[in-house]
Amino acid sequence: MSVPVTVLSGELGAGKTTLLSGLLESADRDVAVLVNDVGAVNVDADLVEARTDLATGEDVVALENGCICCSLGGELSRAVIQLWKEHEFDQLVVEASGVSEPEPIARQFVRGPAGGPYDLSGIVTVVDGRRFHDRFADADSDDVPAVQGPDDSGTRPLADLVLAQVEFCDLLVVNKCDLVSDAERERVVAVLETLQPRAEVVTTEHGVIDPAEILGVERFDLEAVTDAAGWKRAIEADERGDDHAHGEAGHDHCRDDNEHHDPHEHPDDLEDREHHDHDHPEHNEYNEHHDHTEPHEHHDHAHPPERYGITVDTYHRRRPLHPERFAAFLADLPDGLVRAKGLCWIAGRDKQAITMSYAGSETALEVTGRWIASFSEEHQETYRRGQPDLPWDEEWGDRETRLALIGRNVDLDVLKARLDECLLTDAELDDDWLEYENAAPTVMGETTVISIES
Ligand SMILES: Nc1nc2c(ncn2[C@@H]2O[C@H](COP(=O)(O)OP(=O)(O)OP(=O)(O)O)[C@@H](O)[C@H]2O)c(=O)[nH]1
Repeated sequence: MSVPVTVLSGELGAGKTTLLSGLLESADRDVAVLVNDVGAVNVDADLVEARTDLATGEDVVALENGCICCSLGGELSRAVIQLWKEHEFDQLVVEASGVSEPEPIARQFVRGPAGGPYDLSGIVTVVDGRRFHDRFADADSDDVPAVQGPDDSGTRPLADLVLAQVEFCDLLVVNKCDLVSDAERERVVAVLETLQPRAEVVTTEHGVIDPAEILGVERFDLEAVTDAAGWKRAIEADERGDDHAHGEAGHDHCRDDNEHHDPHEHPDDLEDREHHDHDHPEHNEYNEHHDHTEPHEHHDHAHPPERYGITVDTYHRRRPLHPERFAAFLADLPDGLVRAKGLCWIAGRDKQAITMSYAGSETALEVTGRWIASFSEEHQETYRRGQPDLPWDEEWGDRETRLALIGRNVDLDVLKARLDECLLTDAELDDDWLEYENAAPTVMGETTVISIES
């Protein structure tokens, strides 16, 4: 029988190790632990190991070579398979480093070799309630704390990673609730429920939680969790609303690493959607098909009733954004914007489908694919046959800007009006806008980060 696995994710210092230590002491089964820390010293491993010496039967394995994401294909699988061969235990917990994406770890257990002996039962993300409140739930504060710690991608804003951890999980544990007031805690929960409507949310102090809450999570579903993010649901609802009855979030804007991509020369590029690269964690969103055979649980949540001033909206235009005006807009986003994410069509980047992702105080612009409309007609047909639901404009094809906006105490209509001012004017559309210079990235995976100017 497969051994159930729980992945514990969460930003640096959120309280993962504290929670895990308590869990090991009180669990009624033998729990093996795989700990991964970035850096030479596996502090957490030392701590957990010390604790587990006191308990019985638990094994701790520490990955020495940095981030799990970076050693996915090899070390993680090898370590957990070896663990399984050499020890007997009832459950595995993988504590991811604070700068890991949970998604590649999950995929390793679902589609990688570790999927043989193991069965991924759930992903638990621990949130530092105090920091999360000040960073994402407090639209009235000028003092937005930065996210601490190294970034394993080298370019990706850490706040974006923190929200990616929130958006890809089954259970959210809001820890450090001793450091927030009741009202602050409620706001944090409301924002989290908007960012991730699918996950259950529990609140803790010092990581004290009934082990059954963590180890008993048995609802992992790769497809459901991949589609769980509030921003993605909002975009999906928007697509269904305006273009067609059965739209999907995440159409194929073909992945392409060079300018001469040919779908016939690379027939497996559609399979490539399964590939994951931790530096470019979101590319699958626009490259995976979802058959949606399960009952949809998301639609009611795309536009939740306004609670604590939290609002969700979408912005959809089929007109390119002016690169300079758009960059200036991104450098001047309001405090109350919690999350903004989606695809952008930027003048001067005619081929590149660019994902914008805003969290904290920074926006990452990343090339995540190529507009199908930028291929030859023959190849366009090939791609479009594969996705008959793809929204398509007679003039512009699949080129569009479609963003989800999640804010607190912020007027999203004003924000959308400001975005409209970033669009090319009619006069500019008559101009040579294909050649507009800009700072947006050009090649697959390349990221440009724009920070809010204080
Ligand atoms: N006040 C307070 N402090 C906490 C709580 N939970 C954990 N801490 C403290 O927060 C610090 C970080 O906790 P850890 O459990 O090491 O956090 P972590 O997520 O494992 O951190 P990394 O290993 O750096 O990713 C420690 O000093 C803990 O004692 C809590 O609920 N309230």
